[in-house]
Amino acid sequence: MFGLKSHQKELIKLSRKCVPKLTPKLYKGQCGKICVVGGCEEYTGAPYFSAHAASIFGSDLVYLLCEKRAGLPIKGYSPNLMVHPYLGDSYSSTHGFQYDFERVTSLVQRCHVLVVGPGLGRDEQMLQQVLQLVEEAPTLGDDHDRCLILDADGLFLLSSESYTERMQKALKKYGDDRVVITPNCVELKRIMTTLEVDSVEKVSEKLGCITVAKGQIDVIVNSLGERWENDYEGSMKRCGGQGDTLTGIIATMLGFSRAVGDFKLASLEGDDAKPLSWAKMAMLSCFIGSTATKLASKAAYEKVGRQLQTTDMNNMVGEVFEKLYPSQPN
Ligand SMILES: NC(=O)C1=CN([C@@H]2O[C@H](COP(=O)(O)OP(=O)(O)OC[C@H]3O[C@@H](n4cnc5c(N)ncnc54)[C@H](OP(=O)(O)O)[C@@H]3O)[C@@H](O)[C@H]2O)[C@@H](O)CC1
Ligand SMILES: Nc1ncnc2c1ncn2[C@@H]1O[C@H](COP(=O)(O)OP(=O)(O)OP(=O)(O)O)[C@@H](O)[C@H]1O
Repeated sequence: MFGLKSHQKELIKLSRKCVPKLTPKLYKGQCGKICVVGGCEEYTGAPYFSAHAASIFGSDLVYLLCEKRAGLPIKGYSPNLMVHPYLGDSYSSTHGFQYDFERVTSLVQRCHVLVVGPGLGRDEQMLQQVLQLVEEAPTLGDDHDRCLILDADGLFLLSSESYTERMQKALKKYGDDRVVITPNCVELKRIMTTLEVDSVEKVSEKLGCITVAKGQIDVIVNSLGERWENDYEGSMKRCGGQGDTLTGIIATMLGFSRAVGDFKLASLEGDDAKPLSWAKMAMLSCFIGSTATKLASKAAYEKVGRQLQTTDMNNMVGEVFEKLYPSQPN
């Protein structure tokens, strides 16, 4: 399949234990409720790419929590997403916008997985609101195993001297390997400098998280130092937004893993399959996110060549899912 190596095929096979089986008994939301937190006046594409990829990789419900002025453009991209423009920046708050944290928390407490950062921007007020959300999310409602993915400006909160102490403390409130960070090579360097560590392993250990260090080879390391490398080739076109596709797919896979591991739905392997530990499911979720993103990039490049944009890649994400996990007959 797609020129994948045998160890990659083995991991894909194992990851079937993370994917819930579709049955007539399921109701909406059981196969993943995701909330993407990001989007400001300048960047509306990034959160859309993440939320859209999460949707078409198979999550049931995908919410998008963004700055007020980003709401309308993003709603215009897709009627499938539920766009909540409840965040405010310094511009909107001086132009009549009233920030209401309760509206934000009532949305977030319904969600199994959060993606924080794509297109958030660096406005001080937006960052403060999101930092408070990251701090409170693990204790909202009855769900104390909520997962968090940090990318882009969410990682800036981690590497910036002004916010890092509060962020590091906040991440400790999440369960082991319930937090995933997805830095590109520049973001990784900034994080290592701030944390005063010299390896991906030490970043993951210090934060109790999984780090997906992106590049030609994606390096995936969990809090115990287990390290997987994904050298599947993907495509060579480096348009902006591919990292957003990645966070969307990882979010769906973590949501699926929670459906099977935390909420005990049957997986594609059936009811009697021996369950996997959360640590293994979380690593597999990241590996599948990395593989599916690279596969979508490769498939889109083969179709459209150098004009490839993230929209082309996202258009392949549903097809990639079907190739990885062929559908049961209906
Ligand atoms: N369509 C949209 O709405 C999109 C919106 N997006 C959103 O934009 C926001 C800012 O994100 P960001 O990544 O541009 O910011 P930041 O981390 O400051 O990097 C800036 C500089 O770092 C460098 N650099 C980066 N990667 C590198 C690498 N691999 N290897 C080497 N160097 C590398 C490079 O520096 P240069 O080469 O230009 O000197 C680059 O210019 C954020 O909210 C994000 O979500 C994106 O998701 C795209 C799609
Ligand atoms: N040199 C490369 N060759 C092949 N794939 C790559 C290469 N660099 C990055 N990728 C892939 O592209 C995806 C996004 O990584 P990238 O480093 O572009 O993130 P990013 O800069 O955060 O993206 P974004 O533009 O969304 O902010 C990852 O899945 C990664 O595997």
